[in-house]
Amino acid sequence: MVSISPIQGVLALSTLWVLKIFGRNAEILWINPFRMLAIVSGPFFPAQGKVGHYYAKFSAFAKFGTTCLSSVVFWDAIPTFWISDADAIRIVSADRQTFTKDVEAYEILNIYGQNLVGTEGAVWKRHRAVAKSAFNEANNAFVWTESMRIATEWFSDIDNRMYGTARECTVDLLKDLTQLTLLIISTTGFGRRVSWSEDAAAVPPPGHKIAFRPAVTSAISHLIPKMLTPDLIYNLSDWVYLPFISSALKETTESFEALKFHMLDVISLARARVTNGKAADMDAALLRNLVEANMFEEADCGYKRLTDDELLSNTMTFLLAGHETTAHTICFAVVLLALYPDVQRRVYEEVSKFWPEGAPAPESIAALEYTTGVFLETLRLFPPVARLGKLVQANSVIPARRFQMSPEGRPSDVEQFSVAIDKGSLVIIDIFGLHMNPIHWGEDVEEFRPERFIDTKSYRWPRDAFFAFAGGPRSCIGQRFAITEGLCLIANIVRNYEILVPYDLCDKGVEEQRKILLHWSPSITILPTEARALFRRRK
Ligand code: HEM
Repeated sequence: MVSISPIQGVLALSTLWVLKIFGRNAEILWINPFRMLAIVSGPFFPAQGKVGHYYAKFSAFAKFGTTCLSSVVFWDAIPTFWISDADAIRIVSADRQTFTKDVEAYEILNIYGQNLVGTEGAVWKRHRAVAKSAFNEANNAFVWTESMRIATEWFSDIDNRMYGTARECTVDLLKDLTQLTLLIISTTGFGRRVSWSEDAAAVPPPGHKIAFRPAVTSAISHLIPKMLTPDLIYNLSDWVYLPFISSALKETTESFEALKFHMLDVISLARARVTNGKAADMDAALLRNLVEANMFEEADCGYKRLTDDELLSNTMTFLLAGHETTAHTICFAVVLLALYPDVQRRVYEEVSKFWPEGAPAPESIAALEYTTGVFLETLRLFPPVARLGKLVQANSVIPARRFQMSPEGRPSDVEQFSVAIDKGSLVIIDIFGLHMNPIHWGEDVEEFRPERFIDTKSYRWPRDAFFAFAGGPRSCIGQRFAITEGLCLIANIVRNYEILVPYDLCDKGVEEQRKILLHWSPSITILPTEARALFRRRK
């Protein structure tokens, strides 16, 4: 339960006052903008026009004419700096000692134990070292072939849903793509090779009450309630019936238990293979690495060891991190292709040129330059992870830019300056702010323009201004995995279907269609709420 101490309130106000007299534009934030509570309240708080507003993109930076804004968290009186400057973000993400991950915000992921995402320092280094070698070129090729296989099975399901002579149907993208990406990570990461139809049938295997996919989706949907409910209430509900609450808590506990039993099955199969000397037969390199790090003695694997809890926790974390982000990105990408037919035509031309027929080889990915631009541009406009919090461990200085903004959104008089940041502060890497920063991306920053990710003789796209996969030592370990999977699915979809705006939205203007179909809300990652499209079979 949150209670606000008057002393901390006075501290916050005085911090704010100090920030103001030093000329920084400052506002009070009532809750830590990076902790879970902020995600829950994201759609409503901070309000529009305030620093930290979830949908603000670059507008607060534009309003104050600087790429570094400051605020103060009322509770704890933490000075908080919001940055949307590529140079500052590069420095903050590269210096792992000075700017450490705000791990308290990730506690929710530590349900079964510590893991790669929710740790810092030496513990994080150990987890990363265990997983790292699994994300290699051979694994990318495996992701490619499995994505091909599963997409083909999905297409035959879509074809069965089609009606009319035009052979078309509206696809609920979030539902289907979540199932698809979950199948891909569970096969390639954990060796659970099931077909689309087997998975869709959702029949629990012997010894289980809930099938694997419903167990995962149910656990994800209960993550936030689990985080918000204090242990005391859980314990109390074991003894006393609490109307409404007891049944919801029971459901939450059951979904996490169900997922745990599925992952324990996966682990025990892998352990048996390692024991029988058949580890090399396992094509799921990630699971093999995790299990070996758990089974081998320290003498055999050095410091790269995992406890039982850490092993279980990492399987759950990779399962989550490895499918939600990619599913949401592909949802946005497919909707954008429906909304921008010219872009879709160029993707189709590129894909048809490089894959005239048959199943393309994983190396084809390099040839899909424009399709890659579509995927990255989607991530620029809809970064699944919108902000990252770093705690400042030593007094430091970061660069920022001042500028004038014209009413048309054109920055001018750009001038660099330095911002002193004290130990104990919080730095928020504002990924939306960075991706919408016209100093880095140009005036047409709001436009969907995949070619901005294609280098030419006179243009090199600004790598440091793209942070969808984070950067530095803590960048996304699954970046190549996600790009391989995303390109494979987008290219395959466009090759087989024409993607259109659903019929019920055809009488609306383009702006209205975009507003509806691209709507999202803050959740564990940015969640597309209305993503659907009409798929029409190509002749
Ligand atoms: C479009 C897809 C994806 C996006 C946009 C994305 C984005 C990110 C971002 C921004 C981070 C940094 C998070 C932080 O520091 O709190 C991250 C970390 C991570 N991602 Fe991804 N990710 C994607 C796909 C994947 C996939 C497919 C996997 C695994 C198969 C994965 C596994 C991880 C893991 C384990 C970390 C933690 C790495 C560490 O702290 O060392 N991600 N991802």
